[in-house]
Amino acid sequence: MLEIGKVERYIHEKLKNEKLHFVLLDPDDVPPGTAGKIAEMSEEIGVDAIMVGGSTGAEGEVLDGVVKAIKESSGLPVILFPGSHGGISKYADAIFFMSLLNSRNPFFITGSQALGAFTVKRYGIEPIPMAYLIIEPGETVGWVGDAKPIPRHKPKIAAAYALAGQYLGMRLVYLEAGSGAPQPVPPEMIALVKRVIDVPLIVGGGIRTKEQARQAVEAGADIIVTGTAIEKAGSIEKAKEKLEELNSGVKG
Ligand SMILES: CC(C)=CCC/C(C)=C/CC/C(C)=C/CC/C(C)=C/COP(=O)(O)OP(=O)(O)O
Ligand SMILES: O=P(O)(O)OC[C@@H](O)CO
Ligand SMILES: [Mg+2]
Repeated sequence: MLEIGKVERYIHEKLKNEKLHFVLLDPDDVPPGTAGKIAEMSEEIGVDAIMVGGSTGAEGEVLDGVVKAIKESSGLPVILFPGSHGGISKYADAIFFMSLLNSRNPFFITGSQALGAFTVKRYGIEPIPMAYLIIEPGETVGWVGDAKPIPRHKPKIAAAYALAGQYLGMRLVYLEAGSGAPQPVPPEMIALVKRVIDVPLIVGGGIRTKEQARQAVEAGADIIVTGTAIEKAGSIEKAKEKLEELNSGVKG
């Protein structure tokens, strides 16, 4: 029988009391030592999980090294955020088993998932089915994932895809503006999607300030993902300040 896994239950339990903040680390940009330090600080500050992935180069030994370092230095759940079936590490707790619903290429909708399914089963990683939607501008992931990015001023299209994802059985919806996007997903779009779906809503891409994190949460996001702002902070001390700032925006 299908059972909801530990990480997904943890997410649902926490969401009863607060909004969540997940930090994304890209193994292509962050070496294991730094990833470990950021994970340790994240746990101290009250971040809820670490996501690991990237659209390019986040595979094999590089990926394993970063996941191991995070597991060794913090007790936070590590959730894979794969760019393809190559982005699977046996050291992770869970994987966002995501389908890029607005891709033009079936590889990103079901193909890569089929190629990765047995690996996830063999390693015993918890799969969390997720609808992944690329919103303009979409940045690298929009290009790599061959997306037809949803126009920023068309919240109804995002809501229709999100609801379709839920009806297909996906238990999370992720609105993605693209890592490093100049502007995050518009609050009007977050609000409409949230009104339509019943599963938790994740929002990421271009969230760099406390105000932007707060605005996304106030619009209806349940989980905020931040990556670039922390990765590009410049030093470990500055990364810590940024983590604190963004976390306080999420937690309110
Ligand atoms: C579930 C399995 C096995 C595969 C799913 C594969 C899918 C659908 C991927 C979606 C398309 C894609 C390329 C997603 C990447 C997601 C991601 C890790 C984004 C953040 O990475 P960036 O920070 O943009 O990466 P770069 O730093 O490489 O630009
Ligand atoms: O790197 P940033 O812009 O914070 O984006 C996080 C995440 O949504 C990217 O997939
Ligand atoms: Mg990146």
